[in-house]
Amino acid sequence: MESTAAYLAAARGETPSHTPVWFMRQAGRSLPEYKEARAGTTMLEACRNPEMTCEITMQPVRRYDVDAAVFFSDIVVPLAAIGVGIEIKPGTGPVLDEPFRTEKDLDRLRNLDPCDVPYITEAVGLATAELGPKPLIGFAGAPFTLASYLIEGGPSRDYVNTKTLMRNDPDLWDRLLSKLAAICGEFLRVQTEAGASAVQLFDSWAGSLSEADYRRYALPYATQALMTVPESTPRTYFGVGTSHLLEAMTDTGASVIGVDWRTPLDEAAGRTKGRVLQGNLDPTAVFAEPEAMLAEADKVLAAGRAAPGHIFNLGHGVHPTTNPDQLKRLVDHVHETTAR
Ligand SMILES: Cc1c2[nH]c(c1CCC(=O)O)Cc1[nH]c(c(CCC(=O)O)c1C)Cc1[nH]c(c(CCC(=O)O)c1C)Cc1[nH]c(c(C)c1CCC(=O)O)C2
Repeated sequence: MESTAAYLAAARGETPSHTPVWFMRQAGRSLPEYKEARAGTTMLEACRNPEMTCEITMQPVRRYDVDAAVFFSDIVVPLAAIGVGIEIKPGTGPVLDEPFRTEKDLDRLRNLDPCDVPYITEAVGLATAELGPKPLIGFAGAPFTLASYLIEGGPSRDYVNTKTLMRNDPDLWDRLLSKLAAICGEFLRVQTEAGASAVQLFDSWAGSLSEADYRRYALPYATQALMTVPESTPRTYFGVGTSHLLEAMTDTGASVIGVDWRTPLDEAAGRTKGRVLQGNLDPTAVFAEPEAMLAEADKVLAAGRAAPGHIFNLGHGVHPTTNPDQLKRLVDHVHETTAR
């Protein structure tokens, strides 16, 4: 299958048969078949059910013919698996029973063992068998982004508690983030061992840090997590609002840098030391008329040519009210206009 090689070829900086395309948060959210599959099941229950996980992972591949599947799970699944009291509230996101704030809270984290997540190994196996040669992207939340949920106790606007802890007690911060890096690295490793052919590390909220703070408080731990995965496996590193961090993010050793919609890819290419780029259509562009949306996509494709490789994606996750027909149009358009 031609489209199969495309994602991995592009991620490795080789010449793909066409520009590969997939969407962050393509599994779940806007698809009616997802809502049907999930009915009556909580998010964490769905993540622990291998058959359901495999089905939801496959749904966008069937509907859109994207060049890669992304594993259906959540960034907090490994934390729940080691006993952190956490729930995923619909429309809100992860919420903790009790936020992390003190030294004593370190005891609530232990290393992740593959035995803690047998359902992940099983679901990855099921999905890769069904996908055949089409790649499966495994993922994890990066230590800073995970820490922000643990310390705030849920989603946050300004990360006041997180940033206060990191400045008041750098030693506790280092111990907490080191533990998270090990957990997140192991979560990635479990997925690649089970058959995922690439990984993406989501540092969604790292953009809230200045470059100096990012380099000190987030980068070392993201690097540690990414280094758990062998260099032969494409490793994408993504964050939102990270225009000012692109150079620093490259220092993690990631092979692909995910760029949000605020920074044109040709500009990003000049700041990412020859890395392959992923992105970056504004997720709201899919709400425009097809012609206007495709014109925006063409701008992304043109700017992407400045990078050594380009994987087409949105600049952040699929919005929950997205019309799936628009995503299908985008995939077809990218495939048709970039075929070599
Ligand atoms: C920050 C973050 C989270 N989770 C994730 C991130 C990083 C990506 C990003 O920046 O958007 C990553 C994630 N979450 C989910 C995936 C699955 C694969 C995919 O389709 O990309 C991935 C890659 C499923 C999910 N994760 C979640 C859902 C929705 C739950 C539901 O349908 O009930 C899905 C399909 C819940 C969740 N979990 C989280 C949030 C913010 C939410 C959304 C809350 C909501 O809008 O309902 C934490």
